[in-house]
Amino acid sequence: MTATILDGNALAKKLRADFKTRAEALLASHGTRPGLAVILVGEDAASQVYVRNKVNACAQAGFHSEKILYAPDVEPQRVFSRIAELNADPKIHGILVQLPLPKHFDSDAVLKAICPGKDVDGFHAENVGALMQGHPRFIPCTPYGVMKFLAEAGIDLKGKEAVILGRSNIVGKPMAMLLMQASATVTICHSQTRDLAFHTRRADILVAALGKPRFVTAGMVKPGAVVIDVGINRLPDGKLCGDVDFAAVSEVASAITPVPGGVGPMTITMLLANTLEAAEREAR
Ligand SMILES: Nc1nc(=O)c2c([nH]1)NC[C@@H]1CN(c3ccc(C(=O)N[C@@H](CCC(=O)O)C(=O)O)cc3)C=[N+]21
Repeated sequence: MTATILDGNALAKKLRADFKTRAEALLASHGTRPGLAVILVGEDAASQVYVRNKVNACAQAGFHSEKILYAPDVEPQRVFSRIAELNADPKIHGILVQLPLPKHFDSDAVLKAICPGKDVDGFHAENVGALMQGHPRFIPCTPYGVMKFLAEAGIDLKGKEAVILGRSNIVGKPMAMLLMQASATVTICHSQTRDLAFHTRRADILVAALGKPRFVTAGMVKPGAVVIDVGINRLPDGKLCGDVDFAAVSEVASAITPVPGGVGPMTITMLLANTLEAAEREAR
């Protein structure tokens, strides 16, 4: 079997064209342009690339955006007071603080400082709670992008075995909630899971979000499974690769996302979706 490749760039392009139309309509009807502020602390090269991609995506969709950069040793108080200004700024509908933050920051405290109505990452404790209670206000962008992929591919989740590798707050945990709400039977595996392959081989839907290059091999995948690769790993030669051994697993799976060009572009797309949604809510 050779798997269908789920093309994140193509789906992202289609959705972003729709967002651009909606943004133009909002501007015409209410004079509001969706606005995103992205805060980056430190000089990590990969983070700088992601932040630039987010700002460029905003420009292409006709959104306003602001990039706010701080040195790695910045006094946290300066970041908190900037967040307070952005919370009150009518041009800004979404605020994103790029993670991870330097060690002298309390990340939970920073995320909680963002007004929940502008928390387009969906990381504020209040929004995490709303997601768990089944009435999400902002769905975290990466799991949201995965759900869009599955919907676009016409994959029915009801009663399916979904296995997630990784239990992070930004991917694994919210991914589990969304798949459960879509009536899949969900298993979360992590670094202490015994006999990982036992679990992964049962999966109809396998989501890899553990951050280990090419960790998922063909022998760990049930023939015909749908494999979603959330990993973004940079190899010593500078190339990107996912958590899945793409070449081998695509011979076993029925559908698979590539890296690059899979979940990554969809993460940024759903950030635009949440920012647009925030702006539309305010106009209502
Ligand atoms: N508060 C916060 N929100 C985030 O959403 C967030 C974050 N912090 N910290 C870091 C991770 C990582 N992340 C990515 C987004 C897009 C690509 C992406 O577009 N990747 C391209 C390749 C880009 C490249 O060439 O490096 C692709 O997969 O095709 C990757 C990674 C968002 N994150």
